Amino acid sequence: MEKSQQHSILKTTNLDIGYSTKAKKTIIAKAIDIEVNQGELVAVIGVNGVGKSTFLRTLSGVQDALQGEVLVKHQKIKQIDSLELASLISLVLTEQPISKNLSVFELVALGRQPYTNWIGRLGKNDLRQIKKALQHVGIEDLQNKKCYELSDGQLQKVLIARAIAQNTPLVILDEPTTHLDLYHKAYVLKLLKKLTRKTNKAIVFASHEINLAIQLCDKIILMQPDKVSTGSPRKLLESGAFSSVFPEGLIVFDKASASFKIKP
Ligand SMILES: Nc1ncnc2c1ncn2[C@@H]1O[C@H](COP(=O)(O)OP(=O)(O)OP(=O)(O)O)[C@@H](O)[C@H]1O
Repeated sequence: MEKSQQHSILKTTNLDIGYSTKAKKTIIAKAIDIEVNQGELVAVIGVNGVGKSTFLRTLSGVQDALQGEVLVKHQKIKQIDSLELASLISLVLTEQPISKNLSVFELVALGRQPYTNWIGRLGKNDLRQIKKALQHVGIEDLQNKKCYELSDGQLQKVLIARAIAQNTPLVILDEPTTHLDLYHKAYVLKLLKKLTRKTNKAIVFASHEINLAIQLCDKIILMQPDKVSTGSPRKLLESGAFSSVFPEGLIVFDKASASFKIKP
């Protein structure tokens, strides 16, 4: 077995994503081939409406592919039952409805749902995993607070802790840094990076923080209306892929600093 095959957590082959009804099929992106390995931090970037959320929903099995395959640990996602899938992928979506009346501990404990018995009683191992998740994310001191008492940044950390408590090899997050200030955006993305290193999980997240993603990620999946490119930030930089992310005129990619700048 090749090295990359051994550690592959997520792979797509010739994947088309989009929406289909009886009347019509709308393809959002075509022929996507990506591979994510254990321990990698991967950003999905691209302009508004290009299809990042559609892609993440397809990767996590929430939405069916129009064509092609999503493979999780070499298994076709369509053939994995929902309970097993919940032990492979944890998903944090934007604007997810959550009960803010729950305490932080209770919300993080929901990550253990795939493993608890039918009355949802937490066993010793569940409690250990919850404690570990709170520690990893650095929010032990918040555990007795109600979620309505938290700032957006704190709530974001709690949702990440819930995903960690689910203890899956793959975590998928849709825009984990929305509503955060620059410091907290950097903090959350660095936290994700640290988690990949400490836990060897693969973390895939959609983001508009391109400059931060270039600095922090192992891999970037760059979605553009006519193609999806993937590779290390260095590889995409060298191929000039970033120069056509935005419409011409307002923002330019500065190769020297590897970041986007407003055109003078
Ligand atoms: N349920 C749906 N049915 C049909 N089309 C949809 C549906 N949801 C989204 N779309 C369309 O799919 C396209 C991609 O949307 P998506 O939300 O995946 O983009 P995005 O890159 O995540 O955008 P943003 O950065 O603004 O969050 C858009 O044209 C959108 O209008």
